[in-house]
Amino acid sequence: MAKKKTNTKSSTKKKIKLPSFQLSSQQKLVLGSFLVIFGIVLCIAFVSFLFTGEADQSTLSDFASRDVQPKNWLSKTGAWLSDLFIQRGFGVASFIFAGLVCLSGVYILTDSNRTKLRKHWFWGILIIIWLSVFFGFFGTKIDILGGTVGYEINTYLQDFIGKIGVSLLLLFGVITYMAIRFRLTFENVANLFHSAKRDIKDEFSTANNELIVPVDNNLTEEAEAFKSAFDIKEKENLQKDFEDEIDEDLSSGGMTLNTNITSDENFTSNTQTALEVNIAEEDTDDDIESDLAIEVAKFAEEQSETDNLSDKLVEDFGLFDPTLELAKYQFPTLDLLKKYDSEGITINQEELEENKNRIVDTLKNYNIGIANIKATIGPTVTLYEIVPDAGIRISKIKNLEDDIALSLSALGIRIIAPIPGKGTIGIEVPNKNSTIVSMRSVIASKKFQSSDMQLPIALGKTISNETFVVDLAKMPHLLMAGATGQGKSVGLNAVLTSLLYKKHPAEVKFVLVDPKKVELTLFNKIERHYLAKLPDSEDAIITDNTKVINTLNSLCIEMDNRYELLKTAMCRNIAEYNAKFKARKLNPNDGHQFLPYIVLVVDEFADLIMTAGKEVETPIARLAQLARAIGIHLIIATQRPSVNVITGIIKANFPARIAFRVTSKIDSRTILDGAGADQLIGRGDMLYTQGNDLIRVQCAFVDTPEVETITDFIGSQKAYPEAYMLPEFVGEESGTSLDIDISDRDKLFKDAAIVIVTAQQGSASLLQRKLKLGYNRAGRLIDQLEAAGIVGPFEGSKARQVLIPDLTALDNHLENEIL
Ligand SMILES: Nc1ncnc2c1ncn2[C@@H]1O[C@H](COP(=O)(O)OP(=O)(O)OP(=O)(O)O)[C@@H](O)[C@H]1O
Repeated sequence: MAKKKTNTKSSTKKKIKLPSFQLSSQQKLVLGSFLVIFGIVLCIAFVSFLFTGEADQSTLSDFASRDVQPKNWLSKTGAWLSDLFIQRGFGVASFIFAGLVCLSGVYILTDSNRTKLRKHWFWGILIIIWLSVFFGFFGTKIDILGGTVGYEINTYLQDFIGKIGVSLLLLFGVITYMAIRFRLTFENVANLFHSAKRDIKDEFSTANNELIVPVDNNLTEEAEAFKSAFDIKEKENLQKDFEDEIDEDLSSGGMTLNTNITSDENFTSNTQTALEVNIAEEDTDDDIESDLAIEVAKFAEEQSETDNLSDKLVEDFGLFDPTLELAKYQFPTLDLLKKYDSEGITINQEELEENKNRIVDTLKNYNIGIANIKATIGPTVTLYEIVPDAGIRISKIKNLEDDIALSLSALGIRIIAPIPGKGTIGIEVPNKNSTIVSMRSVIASKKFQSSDMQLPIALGKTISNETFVVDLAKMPHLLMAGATGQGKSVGLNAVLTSLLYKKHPAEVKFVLVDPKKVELTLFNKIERHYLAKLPDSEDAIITDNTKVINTLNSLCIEMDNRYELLKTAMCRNIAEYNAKFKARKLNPNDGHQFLPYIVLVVDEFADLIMTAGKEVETPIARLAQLARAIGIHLIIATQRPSVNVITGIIKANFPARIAFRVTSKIDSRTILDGAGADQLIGRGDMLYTQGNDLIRVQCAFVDTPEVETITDFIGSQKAYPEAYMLPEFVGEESGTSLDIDISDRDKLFKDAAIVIVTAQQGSASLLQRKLKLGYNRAGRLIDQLEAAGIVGPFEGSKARQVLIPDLTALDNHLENEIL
């Protein structure tokens, strides 16, 4: 069934398939050498044509006749081919064609990158055409320089844009080519001119120096002493002049150019030596300047070396596409989601009037006058915003919550006094006929579809009927709580569905913990697309509490590994890291890889805390504190919002919270740090907070059959070979199968035994240090030592007891074991 569905989907979105040629090594050798030889043949024929072409013209018509012998070095075929390419084709530019054929052969032989070859062909053909037109521009008849194509294009173009137009067009062609191929910019050209100018200047000054040097060399010692004394004096004078000038200028309040010039002139006309020295000094300055310029240029080049490499890689292969492995993956379509009859808000004018009158009357009974009242109708609740008369205390209205509820004879009345940022008081009154907010409507909304959030979640609709979309990556973890039957599971499904509609399997992975064993089982079908699991574990959805501890610890290892990667890549968060990886700036050989977001969903968190306590709380708190930057996000749901479940540590690390209806104000306080959740009406009515305001949202409804169709749709498509593997974690207490086979023992078993017995301390970390092992291997060794009766069982935080007192006893023990 599922398969049929996919087929219908894929038939609607048929893509044009490009044939992909996969050649065997032999085929490559044959084809490659054929192309190389054919290229050489063309080249020989073309060269020969330059000398024999004219003479061979007459023989071309008698191709079949054996009496006629052309002069071309490759006889008839050579004459025909070169006539076809040069005379009737593109003129001498056809040599490039021969080169391209040859090059193709080399590429196939060496199995080099085809993208590059395609690029050579593309540019090669453009150059052939350009050259042919260029040569044709100068010819008055068809000749071998431009060939027929060059001549014809020229005459055609000249009829429309004239000779000047064609020459400008050719010039434009060159500029475009240079700009695209060699990344020529206006600045490059300007720099080129500048450096040329500097070169000329340098040459000029070197020539001057050469003139000066002999004079300097011929100076007698006396003259030299005189010269340097003079120089110093001149310099001092110059310095003094300059300082005087500055003083003068400062005192006169402005610098006069004339004075400057005069002093310069005076200085110049003083002596010839001064001039020489000056020139020499200038030269040195120039040298320094040019040296500096060169250094700066070098520095810039060095800096951009990796960039250049990655740019080149991107140019050759394009940006890295993480979705490539499942390139044909199709996102679930909207029609998999149901439309509901009771969708769409219908305004009941009577109900509105009635409620309004009751609110006004009740408040009047308590002497509260209303200046203004306005209603906003939401899917399940209507918000009446009132502006009380001046001088009324807000707390007075707030205290009337129960009285208003009584007079309206309605549950779930909530008073927001005042509405933040509005200056009004809000009274939320549930609608008599609530409407369902379908998942379909929120997924289809423009807000969700066009959102560029990292992990967008369409939670439902607000009271003003706006689709409420939040970014899980920004939250960065979510706590969901509410009494049983109030819509938590639906809420979790809405979150997961949103991500399935927006994120490719390569971009996000879920770790699902479901102690109830029934809520999330449907997601088993998408295990190889979207789920992450521990190596060796059978089910991707974790239902066993002990496995949860391992998974959480494994996620902590994944977090540490990711931080390490981010550190080496010098990125601050996963988005930057992935962007860098996509731009091919990170080398996969250094362990870098595209990192998918990981969303850990824990349903029934209370159950976990009750059974595993600190062992769960600690890794959860660690993840919650640190994992945001590396793309691990937590969603925990609980139906028991008591303080021993939602502890201080958990609360501190989960600023984003969703409260469904709870039974008591205390529970509401535990979740939201305030009342409100106890006044909700249930069935997906919820309050959302991200640390500040409370937003009332009607959760989108997605039914189990809908989730099933979506998971069927995804599950029937091509998947990865296995689920995303989390790092292995071996807990101290786990895997102690005491019947470990002697032959299966680690090579370092004996060494480990010696270390443990010598130190009389049975801990894995000791082995890690002494034998330089990873945690997992050390853990396995400890298990084997336990199985061999060398260390005792796991004793919580204490090190295991060592059962063998010394090395001699150990030897005896091991010998007996073999016997
Ligand atoms: N957003 C919603 N819109 C309309 N109805 C809803 C919505 N959410 C939940 N409901 C109704 O409430 C019922 C219970 O919801 P759900 O199973 O999600 O509750 P729960 O809090 O997960 O309960 P439990 O803790 O027992 O699993 C649903 O079967 C559905 O009829």
